[in-house]
Amino acid sequence: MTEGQKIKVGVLGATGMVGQRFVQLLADHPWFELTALGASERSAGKPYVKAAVNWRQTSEIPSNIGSIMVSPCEPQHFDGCRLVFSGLDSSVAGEVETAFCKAGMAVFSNSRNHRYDQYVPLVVPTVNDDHLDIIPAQQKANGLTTGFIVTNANCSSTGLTVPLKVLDDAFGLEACMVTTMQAISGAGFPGVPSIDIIDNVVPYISGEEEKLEIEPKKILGSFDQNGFTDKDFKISAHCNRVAVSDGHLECLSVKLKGSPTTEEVITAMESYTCEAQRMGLPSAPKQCIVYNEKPDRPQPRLDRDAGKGYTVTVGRVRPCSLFDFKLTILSHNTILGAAGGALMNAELAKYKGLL
Ligand SMILES: NC(=O)C1=CN([C@@H]2O[C@H](COP(=O)(O)OP(=O)(O)OC[C@H]3O[C@@H](n4cnc5c(N)ncnc54)[C@H](OP(=O)(O)O)[C@@H]3O)[C@@H](O)[C@H]2O)C=CC1
Ligand SMILES: N[C@@H](CC(=O)OP(=O)(O)O)C(=O)O
Repeated sequence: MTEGQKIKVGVLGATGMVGQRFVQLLADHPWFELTALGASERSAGKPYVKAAVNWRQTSEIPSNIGSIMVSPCEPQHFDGCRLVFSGLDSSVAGEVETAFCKAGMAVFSNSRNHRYDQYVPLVVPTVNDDHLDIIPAQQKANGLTTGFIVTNANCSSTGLTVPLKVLDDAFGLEACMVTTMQAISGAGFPGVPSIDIIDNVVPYISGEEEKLEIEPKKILGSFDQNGFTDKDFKISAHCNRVAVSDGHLECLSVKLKGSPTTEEVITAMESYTCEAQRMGLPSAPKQCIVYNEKPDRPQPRLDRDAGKGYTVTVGRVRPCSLFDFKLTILSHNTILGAAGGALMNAELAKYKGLL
């Protein structure tokens, strides 16, 4: 696809932690051309390089993006965009995303606001791309022909559902107990005060445990033309904030319907593939899951960039004396768990002819 043929896209909430990741990932994308940026009135009217004062990525602001003027998040400022990615604060995301959808644009959102809407798919791109097939029913219900909304999951739910999908497909999932250790980038900027997080662990993230106990059931569930039906299994979550910059670590105990050996569980993880890989989409990782057999892995600093942030690292699969197996997983919260997940969802939508 040449520059002139690329699909024009915008980013809402472009100055935030997730928005910055969008900018970074879209700067040189083979299918999408970033042409419009939106944020609050604090940022609107400034070139991105001046508005993104809290740029916290390890690479510089891409030179082709820095001069784009930031606009208010209103559809008329995104003329020519076929789709927008949203990293908006949830206090405004719901209404703003609806307005862009009604204006005929496809919206790929990170925010929680529309995740549980009847016809809105909650998609982890390496798990349930088939849920995008509900989009025609969503458009019909809303009387729209081009506009639609796709959400991606909470960052901890995202990492969690990749191995849960493997376990459910191969052995049948009955129950999961999960304890998370979540990076500070998940709290946005400036996020958790340094005096709270240095030399400390905070055993509470508002609303997080509820999301982890709801979202995987929709993601692993089924759908028809009337909406989604949750997967029936039990899940219980403890969520903690830890002094890590990026990468959510999660310790799981799982109860299965079948009785596999440890080796069979590991083999199922290593051999799992998804549609995005089979279709060779630009952001698809070589492996959805990497199994690290070292006894002290995965670790956030060493494993978060696996597959450029799109691969989940699994380790420490072993028997559990309460449930069947214990394991530890690590995923990148602002790549697979946020901006990268939404980007791969848009690639899937394009591949499926929805854009
Ligand atoms: N961080 C993560 O790992 C994940 C985050 N999410 C979700 O993604 C969303 C963004 O998160 P994050 O980037 O961390 O948040 P930030 O607080 O870092 O960024 C929020 C963005 O929203 C914009 N904004 C705030 N108020 C308004 C307004 N009234 N009108 C227009 N724009 C506004 C801000 O613009 P300005 O700079 O001008 O104020 C900024 O661009 C949230 O809904 C979050 O829950 C989802 C999964 C993971
Ligand atoms: N609360 C998540 C990030 C987030 O914003 O989640 P959600 O998109 O579900 O609101 C974290 O801490 O690390």
